[in-house]
Amino acid sequence: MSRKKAAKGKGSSRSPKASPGGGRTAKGLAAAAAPSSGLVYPSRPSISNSGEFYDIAFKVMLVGDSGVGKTCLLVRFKDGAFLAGSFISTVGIDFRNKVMSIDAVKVKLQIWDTAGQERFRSVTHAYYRDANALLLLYDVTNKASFDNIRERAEVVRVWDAGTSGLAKPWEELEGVGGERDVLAALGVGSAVVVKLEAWLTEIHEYAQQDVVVMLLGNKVDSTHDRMVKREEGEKLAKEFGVPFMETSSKSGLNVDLAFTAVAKELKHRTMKEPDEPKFQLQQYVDKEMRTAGCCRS
Ligand SMILES: Nc1nc2c(ncn2[C@@H]2O[C@H](COP(=O)(O)OP(=O)(O)OP(=O)(O)O)[C@@H](O)[C@H]2O)c(=O)[nH]1
Repeated sequence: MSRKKAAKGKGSSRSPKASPGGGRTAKGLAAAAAPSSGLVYPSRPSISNSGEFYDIAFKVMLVGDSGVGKTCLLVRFKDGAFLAGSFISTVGIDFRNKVMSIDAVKVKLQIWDTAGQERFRSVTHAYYRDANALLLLYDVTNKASFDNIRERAEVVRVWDAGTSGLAKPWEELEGVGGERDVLAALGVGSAVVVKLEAWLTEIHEYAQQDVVVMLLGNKVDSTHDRMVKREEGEKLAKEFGVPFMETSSKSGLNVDLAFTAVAKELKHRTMKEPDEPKFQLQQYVDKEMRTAGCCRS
């Protein structure tokens, strides 16, 4: 990732993003087999690629619109750095590992960074079923990225279809991954209206029923550009019964906490003693944020 990211300043602002797992292309990724199993339970400590021992491992996926900050969140968590400069969009999907110590247990998180662009949705669908947790991001400075989270929300785009139906084949329509991703297409006068799936719809459709989902409102450092209030994020999360917090990959606010909370939830689910109370993720997050004042990094 670092090599391509370093080229960000020089390159085009919308060129494909580097792949931390080895610079694979979208084509290669689309052809690659989806992960075979979400959970790894070694009977004794295993060793990760980076040489670190771990006891249990989980798969976590970062999802949300293009540009909400998924890659930056992962880089902040993994390397403690912020990828400033022009925006390079992720191509396909890739992952990075991090081993954390949770209540004296070594937990490996394999974190999958997905592409937010519509044209890669069909690539990422195959990975949902093996995810143990999903961090669903929106950008607090981008209202559309928040609206696209919601079930039954519709992204509607209109193109001039000319006089003879579609102006271009589906695959060439900007931002659309082909006919498979299109829920409805209606000819309306000289225009075509396309409705795409919202993120929560995708999650319900492709992920396991017991997947841990956490909603994150990212870029809270951009206070002047904020378009989505904290209360709106909280309300949406409550409505769908998922935990919520606001983060900043730029300042680091709550980034470690988000991954730690998810790791704790997954570890508790896997290793809970029969008489041990259920781990309350939202309560844990709220308590940690209160303890740290407003600004935990
Ligand atoms: N101010 C601010 N900018 C951020 C933050 N996180 C990411 N950005 C910027 O937002 C842009 C997009 O960030 P990415 O992490 O590449 O977005 P992404 O969600 O991975 O995008 P796709 O790969 O297209 O899905 C970049 O220019 C980042 O520098 C943040 O917390 N605060």
